[in-house]
Amino acid sequence: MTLILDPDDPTGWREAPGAADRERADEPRGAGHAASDRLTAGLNPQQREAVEYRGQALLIVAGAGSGKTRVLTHRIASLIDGREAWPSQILAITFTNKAAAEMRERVEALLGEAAGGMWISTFHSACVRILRREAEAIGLSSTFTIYDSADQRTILKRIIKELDADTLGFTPASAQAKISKLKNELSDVETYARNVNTNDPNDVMFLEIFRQYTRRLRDASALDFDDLISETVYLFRAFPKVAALYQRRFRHILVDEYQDTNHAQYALIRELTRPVEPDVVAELDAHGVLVRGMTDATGAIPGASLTVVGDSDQSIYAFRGADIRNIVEFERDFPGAKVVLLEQNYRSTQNILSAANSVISNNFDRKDKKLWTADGDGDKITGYTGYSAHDEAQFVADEIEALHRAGVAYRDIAVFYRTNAQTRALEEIFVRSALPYRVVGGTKFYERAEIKDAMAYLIAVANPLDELAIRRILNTPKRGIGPATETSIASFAEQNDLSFRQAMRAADGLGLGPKVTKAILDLANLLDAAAAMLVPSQKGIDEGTNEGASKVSEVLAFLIEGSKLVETLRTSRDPQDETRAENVEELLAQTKDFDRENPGAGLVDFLTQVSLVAAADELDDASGTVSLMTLHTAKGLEYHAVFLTGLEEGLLPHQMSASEPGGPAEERRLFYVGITRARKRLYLSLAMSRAQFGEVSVAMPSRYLQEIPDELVDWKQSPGMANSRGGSQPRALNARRGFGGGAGSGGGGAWGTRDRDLERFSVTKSAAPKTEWANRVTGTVRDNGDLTLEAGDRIRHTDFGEGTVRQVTGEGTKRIAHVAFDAAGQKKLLIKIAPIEKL
Ligand SMILES: Nc1ncnc2c1ncn2[C@@H]1O[C@H](COP(=O)(O)OP(=O)(O)OP(=O)(O)O)[C@@H](O)[C@H]1O
Ligand SMILES: [Mg+2]
Repeated sequence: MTLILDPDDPTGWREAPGAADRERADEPRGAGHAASDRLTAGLNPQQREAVEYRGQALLIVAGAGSGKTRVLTHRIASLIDGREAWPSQILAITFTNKAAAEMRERVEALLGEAAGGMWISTFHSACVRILRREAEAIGLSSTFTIYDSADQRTILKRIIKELDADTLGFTPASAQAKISKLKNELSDVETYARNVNTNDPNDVMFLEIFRQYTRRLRDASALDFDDLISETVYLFRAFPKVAALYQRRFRHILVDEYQDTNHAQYALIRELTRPVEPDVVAELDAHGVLVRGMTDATGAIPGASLTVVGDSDQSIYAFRGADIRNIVEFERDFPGAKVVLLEQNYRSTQNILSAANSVISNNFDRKDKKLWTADGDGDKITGYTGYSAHDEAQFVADEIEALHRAGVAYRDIAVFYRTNAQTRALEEIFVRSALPYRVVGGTKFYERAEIKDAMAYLIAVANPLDELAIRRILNTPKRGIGPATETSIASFAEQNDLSFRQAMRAADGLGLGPKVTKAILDLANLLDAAAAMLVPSQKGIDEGTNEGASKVSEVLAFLIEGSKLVETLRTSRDPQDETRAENVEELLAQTKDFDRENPGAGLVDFLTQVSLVAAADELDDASGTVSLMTLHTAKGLEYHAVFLTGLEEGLLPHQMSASEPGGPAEERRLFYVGITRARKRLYLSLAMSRAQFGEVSVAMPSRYLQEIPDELVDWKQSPGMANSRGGSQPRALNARRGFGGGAGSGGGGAWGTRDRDLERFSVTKSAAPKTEWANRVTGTVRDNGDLTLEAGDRIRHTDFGEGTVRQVTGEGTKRIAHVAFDAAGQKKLLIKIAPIEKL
């Protein structure tokens, strides 16, 4: 085993530390100075207690906006400021890289100096760092590739095809989900094989898929996202001496958003907080690792102190294996743990908090806690019912403009939704209104095909074993290497126990045509030449630096040139290819930035950084734009004004979760997370009809809306929705008809159906229909009754003006008029509720 120690850990050097380092390392630490007043000023007593507590385990449970993240930040600063810990002895885990960067900034601001060597990162980043250093121990190349979800599916697709597993109903997505779930539970192929039901063909097939998948990743020296965590846990369990280096190093471990950790992450924390046993301490000592002054009376190095903060009401990642029990059972797992409760909220107005409280109180199985603020009620919440997604989006855009005119910066406004598909209407309207906005997440830059192509060139250079990367670019751009050739290279590799890349070099002997053979060899040569550019000079090798090696941008430029990647796109006839060429050039520009910002870093560092970019990392506070994002991405963030859109049954709760056990409760927590992001203004909106999967359908308001007390919300409707037949229909009738669909079905119409659903699926305590509430939202909803329309009829629409009906399709409440408007062009309208009248 090699002991590679941390260059940024002043106590960790094995060989000849600089004199200054040695001096610093010998200074006593852990003297237990009280945190300086400066760091606790402005904290409430419970927050201060949490910052100053110095025991082994500390759990901070508190509702949204009560200062949990703030306490973590102050705690880190106070440990360093009080000279109780070196920055390098801190490991803080956040949920996104953005949160990590923010926390580092705040700690350094509190300390008034840079605190190098501190590890503040996500679980995944921390594990990549550890694994790149220790890869050898588990037989992995330190240049291993990280496979994203799309890569996983590509591999699974191949495996499923080869095994004919689709006949048993396996899809890449289903296999991926199952593998991910197992890995999050730290169950590997062998464990699964031991428990498999050999009489069940499905189980047997899945085992084979899992086995092949594992083997292929291994052969390619690749890890998927879940592996990053589980492999680190295996590493620590199998190599106690490697684990000891990190257990010794990290004296204080702090975890934010603990409620969303899964079992593997929990196990990792357990490993990191174990004490180092005396025999291992002795071995470290023998290797020159500084242990003096760190051991207790028994000769062991005590386990690190652990602080976790979380809010079980904000647990929204059960679908990714997050285990709420981790927080509930913390006290059992860490006996003697101190628990601090924070109650006061510093983020939102009381009206917003009251709405959040009353929504979340409908979940069973939770500790009741009420958020409160000393800052007053604030404005009422604004509710809006639009007749279509576009109408809803227009409302959002208008309100944003109004806020902006009143002095609220665009960057302090966010629009949330449940699914990415909902951005379309919002974007259309925002573009039309010239509103500066930014979609966080969505189709990410690095997920574009052309970017993945360019990245595959880089990956193939960094990791010659990565078959997925090389096969992706084998014929991209087109060089006449078809699928049959690809297959013969693959089987040649298989038969001769070669990697795909080695097999390419033997192309001469495969009996292929001369042109194809040359194309294959040219590609192999191009990649080899690029790899040669990465070798440092002799001086660099001697000193263990990258000196003399080409920069990432130089290597990429060389590959783009040699492969004609951009050239081919530029000369293509597909108009989209011009944009694709620009995107690849944008990537090149990014590598230049990377080179400039990270002197001495290499290709693998760049690839790691790209792999770890999480959705929320694209947020840029200084950008002066409105942020659009999913509710999941919104976690931990706060904005002056927040718009929660698409609050309809089927979207929230999402139809996929409505029938899952615990689904509606988790969706409610998601709603709660959304509400509690708002500081001053909260807007709740929905659309009466929404086009989804190419079909327009009538929507029902989200069941969660009626859990908010009426007096907190001012409901407005679209002007186009007031019934044009001037209130001739009594409100009660409209209410009973609800949002369509249920009318005439007896037993209370739509609301009746809804409530039965509630009983069946959710853990809602009281599902009694709130007719009054229903009246408020649906009372003035336009209802055209059974307005008869047929082709040739002339109509007038509130927004689109006059037009001619071309066709009527659909039945009953779902009848759709296809109308050619004189000025506005072709539109499809849901006859029941569209703001139209027959002329
Ligand atoms: N004692 C305090 N005095 C003034 N402001 C505070 C105090 N504590 C927290 N805040 C502010 O309240 C807001 C919410 O704090 P923070 O983000 O730490 O809460 P949180 O509990 O982590 O929330 P979430 O559950 O959403 O992650 C922040 O703007 C923070 O600066
Ligand atoms: Mg927080």
